[in-house]
Amino acid sequence: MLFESNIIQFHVIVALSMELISDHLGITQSADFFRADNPEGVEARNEVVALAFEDMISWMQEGGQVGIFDATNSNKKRRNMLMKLAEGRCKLIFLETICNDVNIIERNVRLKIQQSPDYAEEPDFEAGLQDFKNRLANYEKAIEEGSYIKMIDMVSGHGGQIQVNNISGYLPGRIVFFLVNTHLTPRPILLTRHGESQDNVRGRIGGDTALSEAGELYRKKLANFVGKRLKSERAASIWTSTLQRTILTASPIVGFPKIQWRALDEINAGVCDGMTYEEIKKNMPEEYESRKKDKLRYRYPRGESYLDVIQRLEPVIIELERQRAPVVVISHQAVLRALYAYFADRPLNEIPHIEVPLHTIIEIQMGVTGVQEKRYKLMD
Ligand SMILES: O=P(O)(O)OC[C@H]1O[C@@](CO)(OP(=O)(O)O)[C@@H](O)[C@@H]1O
Repeated sequence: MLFESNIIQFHVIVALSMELISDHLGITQSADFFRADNPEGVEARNEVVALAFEDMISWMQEGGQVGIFDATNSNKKRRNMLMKLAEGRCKLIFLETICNDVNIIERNVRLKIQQSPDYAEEPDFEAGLQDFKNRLANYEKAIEEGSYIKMIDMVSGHGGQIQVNNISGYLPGRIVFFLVNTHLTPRPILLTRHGESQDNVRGRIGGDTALSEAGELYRKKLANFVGKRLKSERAASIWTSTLQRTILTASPIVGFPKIQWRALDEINAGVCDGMTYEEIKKNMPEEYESRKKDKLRYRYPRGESYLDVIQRLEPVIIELERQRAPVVVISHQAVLRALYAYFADRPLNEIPHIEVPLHTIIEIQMGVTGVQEKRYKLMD
């Protein structure tokens, strides 16, 4: 996953999902459907591939920059077909993940049967398991030409290998950098704002005040929650901004290292820092209106915009992706909106309006089958 931002846009198209195929072609699938020697299956799959590819291209024509065409694409014919479809329209990089660890494959296949919509209708777990294993056996060895990135045994967390062929340019380079740092080890990320601050009580934005009475109570409840939730975790860490309201909120949490990030500081409100929204409306009506019109792009005079915040969060996101142990991030409203949007895959325009209330923990569970979310409201 990457941010859908002004620099990089990201789009996921699940080309060979059972749902999409069934919707378009009205066929029920099994492992046979995926066999290379089943002409009906091959034809139906190619039809869906072309449809999904065209969908991605039309999105790119509207300004999208990076699309993920998610399918196995593991044989010569399919790759040639994709290269033809892409010719003169977009640059193709084949990304292949190879896993030789039978235990990981077994674990992931079991999770897939439990959680994937492909098997939602399959009442017999063992039958689903066999079907998926047959499906895997039908994937052929991919060709080695053109631009490709191969990630070999990188999921297990014990080294692995990355092979890069014919990759050049800024964006492809960033993609390699991102992939080197990412993995699928299941772990939670807990996001929370600091406890209520004295400025929150007065309705003043920015600043660096200590906690209110309610904020003091929240930090105790949070420490209690984290202590219980991460009881069996040895390597978790607590990340805060450099502002005292987050550092104070983290202080009662014991047993885990604490790391301060300037990149987690709240949006810089520039000349408006310390003012209430009412004061801005009254004294700087033009600024107030411009922000209201386009909160995402509006930049406070001598301060930041949401787009600026999103940009400065890139190293935090890469580090979060890299971690194998749980992380508790204690930060601020604007920053958490952006972080949450990244994990929850929310569109750019929605970011400044996402609800991130005080005294609430958002738990993001990272794992093999994507991201799951839970919210815990510890206080009103
Ligand atoms: O973008 P908006 O909705 O103004 O929200 C950001 C604001 O939230 C506040 C609170 O009003 O953040 P926080 O208390 O989480 O540090 C302000 O400091 C900050 O300017």
